[in-house]
Amino acid sequence: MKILSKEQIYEGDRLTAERQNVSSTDLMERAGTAIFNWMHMRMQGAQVPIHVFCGIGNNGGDGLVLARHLITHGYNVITYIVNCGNGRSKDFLVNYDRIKNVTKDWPKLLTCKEDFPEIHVDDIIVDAVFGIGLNRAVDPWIQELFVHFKSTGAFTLSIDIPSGLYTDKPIEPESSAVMANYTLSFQAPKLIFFLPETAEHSTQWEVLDIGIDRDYLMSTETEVELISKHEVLPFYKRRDKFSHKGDFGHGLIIGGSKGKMGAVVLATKGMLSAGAGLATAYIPECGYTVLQTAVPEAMALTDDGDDYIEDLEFEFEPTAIGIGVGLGTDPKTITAFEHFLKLNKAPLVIDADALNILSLSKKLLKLLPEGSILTPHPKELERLIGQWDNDFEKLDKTSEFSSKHKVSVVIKGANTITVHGNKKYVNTSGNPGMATGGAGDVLTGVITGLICQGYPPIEATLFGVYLHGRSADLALEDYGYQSLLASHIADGLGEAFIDLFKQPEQEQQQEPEPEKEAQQRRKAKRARR
Ligand SMILES: NC(=O)C1=CN([C@@H]2O[C@H](COP(=O)(O)OP(=O)(O)OC[C@H]3O[C@@H](n4cnc5c(N)ncnc54)[C@H](OP(=O)(O)O)[C@@H]3O)[C@@H](O)[C@H]2O)[C@@H](O)CC1
Ligand SMILES: Nc1ncnc2c1ncn2[C@@H]1O[C@H](COP(=O)(O)OP(=O)(O)O)[C@@H](O)[C@H]1O
Ligand SMILES: [K+]
Repeated sequence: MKILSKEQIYEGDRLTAERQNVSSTDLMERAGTAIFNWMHMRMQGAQVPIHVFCGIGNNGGDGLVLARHLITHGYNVITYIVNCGNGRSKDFLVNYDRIKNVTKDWPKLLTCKEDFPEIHVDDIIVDAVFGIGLNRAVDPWIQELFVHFKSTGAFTLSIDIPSGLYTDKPIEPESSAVMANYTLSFQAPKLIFFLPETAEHSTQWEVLDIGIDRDYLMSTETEVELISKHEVLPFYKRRDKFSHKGDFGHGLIIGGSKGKMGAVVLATKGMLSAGAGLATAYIPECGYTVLQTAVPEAMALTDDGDDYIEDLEFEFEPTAIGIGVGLGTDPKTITAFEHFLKLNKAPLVIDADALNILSLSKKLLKLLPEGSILTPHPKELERLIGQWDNDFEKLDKTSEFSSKHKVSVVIKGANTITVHGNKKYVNTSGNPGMATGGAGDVLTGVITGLICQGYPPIEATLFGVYLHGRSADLALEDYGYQSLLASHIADGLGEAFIDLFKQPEQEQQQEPEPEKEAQQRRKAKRARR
């Protein structure tokens, strides 16, 4: 799904009005009505007091449309105008007149703290104060209003975006914005729903379709895209009946040091579970027995170093290499890594200590093959690109780094974001159960395994990040957040592949046979447990 910028949203609105021959007032009517329908379906006429707070721009106009429909359907509505300035938008004024035609209780004007209404914890607050048009710091008394919303504990529904947040920059320090329980956003989600600093303002959100011109939405290139099943499914490569292991590449995981051999085990399992034809792990001598025992499907090559890698030489050409997990940063390992980079021709997935070595010795970045995938968690990213003041600066700096070094950067976290030059892909799968040691090692293996099978590196990355998170989501059913382990993510990857082809309930008969069979086997397995 595309995440449109503020400018693209305004352009979409303008073009829709033009192409569908409707006015901006009609579009506002659609927007307010869509919110009303959403609420009406859930509330079914319940007489809970609904406090609708409207600003004086078009977001406020949406609030007035909603309030009008709620009133005419017999709901218990109190409407307020948050008087945040003098200029009212044209469509706000149209709807201000319209609401006066359906009720004698005209909207109450709020101009200062003393005007704030009492709100009971069981009431509902609708926040239509500011939308995407916020253009300067919010006045202190309006900030206090937002704090008041929160202090009441009432369910807060934000229209389009929680008021006080910008779409494309951080809120001012010490400023406050609405903490919405639910946000109903028009046409496309906003990037801020996914960024660590702002996501808590809109933990739950939904997109409402207000009929923006389809051609415009299809043809518009956006900087940000949301990646879910719909986006990754087209990447999936089917297996030919006569295929053999040689068709799916020979992947190599390089890493491990004394006490950190599990990282290589996890990455190697991840690589095999993602479908690599053959897997080899290159490890220091002390890891030999561990590797051969823990992953019998993989081959092991040992370095001359006993406890950590010292030489990093091998005599075959891997299809793809995942490097860095559990590697350590001993000076001999660093020298071996540099030597390896000078000779290497294979596509690389670079993680953990390999990233730390690159941060220590930035000149090595020049040796990375074009299209390499770097998978830092935030701390590793900071070592690579330096500190940032806010999430937007973090993304800008990562984009700059990605373009400069011609690599893709996977910023791991709750909403993993893959940065590929100016493009940013926000992953939607995954859960806090993944905040457990080794989860990232599995991801390194999964992406490497997909590249082995011929997926172009950026597709392998988006697909891999999605499958990895999805596997963890499916594993929650058995393990819950606390007991989910990284190995469960590797073991559950098959379920994530199968899940790609699950249809909504009524269409299950159209499922491809192998996937359906596997599902039945799963069900039987569960029943046996
Ligand atoms: N476009 C469309 O056709 C559709 C748009 N839709 C809806 O419109 C919303 C965007 O509407 P919008 O552009 O009018 O901006 P909005 O968010 O209401 O705020 C701007 C107002 O607030 C003011 N203001 C800003 N900052 C301020 C501050 N810090 N402190 C005080 N005042 C401040 C600013 O004042 P000014 O800068 O003019 O002084 C202006 O009056 C969008 O989110 C969606 O809900 C839907 O109806 C679908 C169709
Ligand atoms: N709260 C969370 N929600 C979703 N995914 C998460 C969360 N926390 C961590 N993850 C995912 O788990 C993995 C953790 O990777 P990383 O920090 O490198 O762990 P490790 O170094 O132990 O392998 C990443 O893929 C990250 O996106
Ligand atoms: K709002």
